[in-house]
Amino acid sequence: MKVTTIGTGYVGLVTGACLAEMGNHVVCLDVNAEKIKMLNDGGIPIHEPGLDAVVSRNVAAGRLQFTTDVDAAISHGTILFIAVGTPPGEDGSADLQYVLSAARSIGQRMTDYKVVVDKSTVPVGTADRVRAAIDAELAQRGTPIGFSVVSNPEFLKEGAAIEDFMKPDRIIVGSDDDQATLMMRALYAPFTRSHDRLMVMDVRSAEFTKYAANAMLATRISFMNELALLAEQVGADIELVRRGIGSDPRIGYQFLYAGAGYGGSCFPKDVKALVRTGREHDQPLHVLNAVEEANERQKRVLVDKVVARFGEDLSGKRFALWGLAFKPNTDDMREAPSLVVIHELSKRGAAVAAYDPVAMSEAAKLLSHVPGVSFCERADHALANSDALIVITEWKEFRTPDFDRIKSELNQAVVFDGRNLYEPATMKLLGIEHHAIGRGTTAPTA
Ligand SMILES: NC(=O)C1=CN([C@@H]2O[C@H](COP(=O)(O)OP(=O)(O)OC[C@H]3O[C@@H](n4cnc5c(N)ncnc54)[C@H](O)[C@@H]3O)[C@@H](O)[C@H]2O)C=CC1
Ligand SMILES: O=C(O)[C@H]1O[C@H](OP(=O)(O)OP(=O)(O)OC[C@H]2O[C@@H](n3ccc(=O)[nH]c3=O)[C@H](O)[C@@H]2O)[C@H](O)[C@@H](O)[C@@H]1O
Repeated sequence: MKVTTIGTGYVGLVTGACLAEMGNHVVCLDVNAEKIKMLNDGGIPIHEPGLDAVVSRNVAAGRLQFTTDVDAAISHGTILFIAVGTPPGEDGSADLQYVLSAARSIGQRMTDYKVVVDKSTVPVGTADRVRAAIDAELAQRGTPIGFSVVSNPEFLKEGAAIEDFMKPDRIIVGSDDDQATLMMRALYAPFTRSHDRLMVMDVRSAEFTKYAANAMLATRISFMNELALLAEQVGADIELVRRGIGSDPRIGYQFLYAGAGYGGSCFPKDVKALVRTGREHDQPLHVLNAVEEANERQKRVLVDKVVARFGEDLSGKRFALWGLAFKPNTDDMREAPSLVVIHELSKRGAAVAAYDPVAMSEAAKLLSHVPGVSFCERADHALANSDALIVITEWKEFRTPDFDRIKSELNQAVVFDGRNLYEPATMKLLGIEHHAIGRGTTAPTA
């Protein structure tokens, strides 16, 4: 099939590359000429495991192209995916300007039947607005051409995007139109061969499903983060509690990790947008409001622990900080908890020596002006002359570090473990003071 993605970011690029991998002919369009040039020169603008190989294979096979040429891109695809950003507006609602501008572009140029697919995460009712925007352009041109608008929200996770797209738990298609539904079924058939994972529903339910999924996952995390705070007060260990409740299949183990708060381009913005939708319909979402509030507090928990240990005035202190990206296996810094921690430490006069395996150049764009912040080329280089180590992102290389080195290089053997990577009992034996999340503080054996 002939497919175009409008927007070549995380979602557009992964969608385009994976659809090309199944034999489709895909054109990825973006307004960002730098990004398209980089892709045409063989580069990949984001860090995403496995993406490089899929892109280069399909470019070489002539099935995947990148362009800024809007006319050519829109004329190419019978199926047009809108995969542009939907950032939060000032009031928390999803900003639809990029989605609607893509819709207008389609209406201004299409000359034959198109299936327009909303892949971006958009509030309920957006498909109607996309349809109206295209209709208005067609009316202005005086050219009646048939088209369908379908909602097909994306559920991939950054860092595992290719795997998630290739082996989806489910594919949601919101469609009120049989022809479009058949085309979407055919497009996704190679991804759902083992058993049918494609669910067709009405457009509004599909749009709502995306927000409901992210809101539920964010709720689990904030719930565990709040319980972690209480666990410390009552002397319980949140990791044991997690295993204890996760074993119940009604609860399950996933997304129950207490930590330094959730970040990324989606949970924070999608929770805000759903809260906003509730408000607009005079149907306040009390639980979700609390989820967001708890997360804002959680992003500061590591700072609270540092202040409790070293005092409010941190001038003259230096901290080694491991992990800048909002999660491992990505260089995405959007809403990363590390940003809050670094700003708060800097505000109190501390120096921060930061390291991340892949996100440092992205982080430098946001942090190089912050007083006291420096970046280190290796994790162990951050340790020397630091007063403590703060771990914020659970990259694999931080899981089994050289603890002797940590002890000998730090001024004091103190670790703030924002992702519960280390066992308190082991740290005690190693002689390292360990501040975990929901597991209390372990002082070294005397
Ligand atoms: N990043 C993720 O893991 C996921 C994101 N989503 C949703 O997918 C949507 C896209 O997110 P990302 O891919 O992360 O965004 P992104 O910011 O990485 O990419 C969006 C791209 O769209 C381009 N763009 C904007 N207006 C355009 C236009 N009129 N024509 C052509 N290109 C245009 C931008 O230049 C940018 O390259 C958002 O609604 C997001 O919530 C959904 C699931 C996962
Ligand atoms: O709509 C989206 O963009 C995507 O948002 C999330 O994916 P993503 O943001 O890439 O990453 P997650 O793995 O969900 O992690 C989000 C944040 O939650 C945190 N987290 C995750 C799990 C957990 O148990 N505890 C926890 O604190 C992570 O550290 C990270 O900061 C969803 O998992 C995807 O299904 C969805 O498609």
